[in-house]
Amino acid sequence: MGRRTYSLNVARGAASEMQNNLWAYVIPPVAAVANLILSGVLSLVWGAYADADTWQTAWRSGLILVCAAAIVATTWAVGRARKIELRFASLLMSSGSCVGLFVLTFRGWTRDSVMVYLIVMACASVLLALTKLMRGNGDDARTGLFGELGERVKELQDIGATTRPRVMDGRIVTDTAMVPGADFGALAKPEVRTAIASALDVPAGGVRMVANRNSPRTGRIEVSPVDMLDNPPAWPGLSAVGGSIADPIRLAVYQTGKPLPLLLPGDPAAGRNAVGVLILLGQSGSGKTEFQLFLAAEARSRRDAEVVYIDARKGKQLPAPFRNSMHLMITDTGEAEDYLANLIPDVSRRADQMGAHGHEQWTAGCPQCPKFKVVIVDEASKFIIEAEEDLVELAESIRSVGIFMLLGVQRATGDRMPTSVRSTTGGAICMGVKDAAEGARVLSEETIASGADPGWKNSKPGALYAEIPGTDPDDWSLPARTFKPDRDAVIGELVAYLTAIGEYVATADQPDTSRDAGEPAAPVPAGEPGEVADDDDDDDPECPPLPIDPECEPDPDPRIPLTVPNRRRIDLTIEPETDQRFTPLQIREIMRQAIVQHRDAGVRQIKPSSFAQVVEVIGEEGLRPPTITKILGEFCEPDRGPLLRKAADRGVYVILDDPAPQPALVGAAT
Ligand SMILES: Nc1ncnc2c1ncn2[C@@H]1O[C@H](COP(=O)(O)OP(=O)(O)OP(=O)(O)O)[C@@H](O)[C@H]1O
Repeated sequence: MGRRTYSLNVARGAASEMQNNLWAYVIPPVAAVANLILSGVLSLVWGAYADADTWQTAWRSGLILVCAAAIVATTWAVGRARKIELRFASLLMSSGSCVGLFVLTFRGWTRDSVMVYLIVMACASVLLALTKLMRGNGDDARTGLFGELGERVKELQDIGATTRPRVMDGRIVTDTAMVPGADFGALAKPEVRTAIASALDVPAGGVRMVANRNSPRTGRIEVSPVDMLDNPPAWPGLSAVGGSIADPIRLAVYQTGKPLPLLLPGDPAAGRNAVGVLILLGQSGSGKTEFQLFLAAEARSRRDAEVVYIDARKGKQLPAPFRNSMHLMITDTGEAEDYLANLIPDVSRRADQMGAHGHEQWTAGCPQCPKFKVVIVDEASKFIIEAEEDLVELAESIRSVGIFMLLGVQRATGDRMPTSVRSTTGGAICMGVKDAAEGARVLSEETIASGADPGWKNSKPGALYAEIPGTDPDDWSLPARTFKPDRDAVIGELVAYLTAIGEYVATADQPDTSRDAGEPAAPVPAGEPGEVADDDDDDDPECPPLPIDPECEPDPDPRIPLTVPNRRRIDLTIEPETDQRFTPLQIREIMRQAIVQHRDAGVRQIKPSSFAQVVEVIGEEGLRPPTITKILGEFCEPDRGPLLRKAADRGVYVILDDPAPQPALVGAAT
């Protein structure tokens, strides 16, 4: 069938060729005969029958040789625009004519020599005609690699060679070399990519020009026939529940269907830097919140990460189980500012802690390194402007101490994103913005030149370009899209995991939704609600269980309401204020003071019930029993300059004698 179609096409093309270019087939044989006649005339006047002396023969043959050489060279040169077969056939024809002219002129006509000449020229004429006819489309102009498209699009004419296309990750990839002197970058123009997309009938964003970084002449043309951006895949579940934060986080898929990995810590062995500060740019409705929520849930599901979510604008609108799952959820601007300011001393403390055991950067699996800290700041423009210097300092220093900070912004104009901040960030993700120029404020020049155009505005929420360590720079101009939003499933899976490990506490205003995910909630280990179950507690050689103080019995059931102990009250010098609301930071500071005062008063062990007076000051709404337990747990953490240590009995804490200087106070939301 294919062969038949081919021969029909050839016949149709040949007929059209003959109708349009009849002279092209008549001229070669006529010229061959004219050449024969010319050789006869020359042989009589100049050549074999002219009775010329040696000198005359020499200059005449020299002259004819020069003319012949000029004819052959001209034929080759003018054939440059023709297909190579036609060029060779014309060269054969003109060379045959010149040799025949020379031989017949100076050797004279014999029957054999004339016959040989006529046969050679007849063959050459037939070859020439066949070469033209076999082209089959009646057109002998040089069409180039891209055919008619190449004639319309100037830049395509400079393509010298392309390899056979191959399929890679759902893309069709062709290595391309320009003719010497031409620039591959010229192909990256939108009009060239659109012309190719139109010729191939694929989405306009599906054509990319990936320049070779080592040569301006070569690169890759990539065509994605199916645009995955139109149909983002369903969320496949948390990528590594209970794994390490060093495992890749799967948040999005490239247009080609390939997953886009997000690797937050660095890996010196792989030569990869930690991200440090990442800018997330996208206008309202571009899908930033969903991205941040997915990222926070992913990070929180890793055993060695501590997640802080700051959203002073609409954080309170986020689902309660999500807020309750975070290690620290900040929804108040002042508190967010305090937290960010406190992060700077936290950096040097973490550096000291890592340096003490010889680690130059945060190392996954190291029991002595603090947890990897993930800080997500939505609507960060305000903090960027007001705390520019702090942020620059953080961006320069947090990378190696195991802190990752995501700054979500809607605009990246100079007044909202100073160059000082932009130039210190470790990566950028650009979601839908007004146009490519806006995207160019966070994406690199090469990415934009290769065809990245994030001008989706909010028409394709979740679509993004990502320039992050650990991804192939050639993929930076490849669009990706986050999974279809499914908050219930994401939060449900996270809550189920946290419940299973005893780190999720459903409070009255934040009901336990772990069952919403369709899975039965795992049993919460017995103990204080909200207390992090730490199976290693009793095995830690540096923290052996302490003898039980018979005078200090643990609460029989820690969930029963707090009772005021029958002992002398410690004056906290804080007057109860009826309607004052305390921020989590203030609450922690008050509790710290209370512990210090207990210690000064000679008290060695405390329990949640020891804070009854603090509860009176703050109010039961602000300081429920699970919150007290959580805060006491924070004061025990070794990376926070511990103030307390858990005693062998649950719910009992030993006050340490000589606590380290007070670190940045971070912890759970109230
Ligand atoms: N990958 C995606 N596919 C389809 N819809 C998405 C995707 N990501 C987000 N959306 C939807 O887009 C809408 C806007 O998302 P989102 O609220 O995250 O945007 P935003 O950039 O945070 O906007 P704003 O700054 O106004 O809050 C939501 O309805 C969300 O469900």
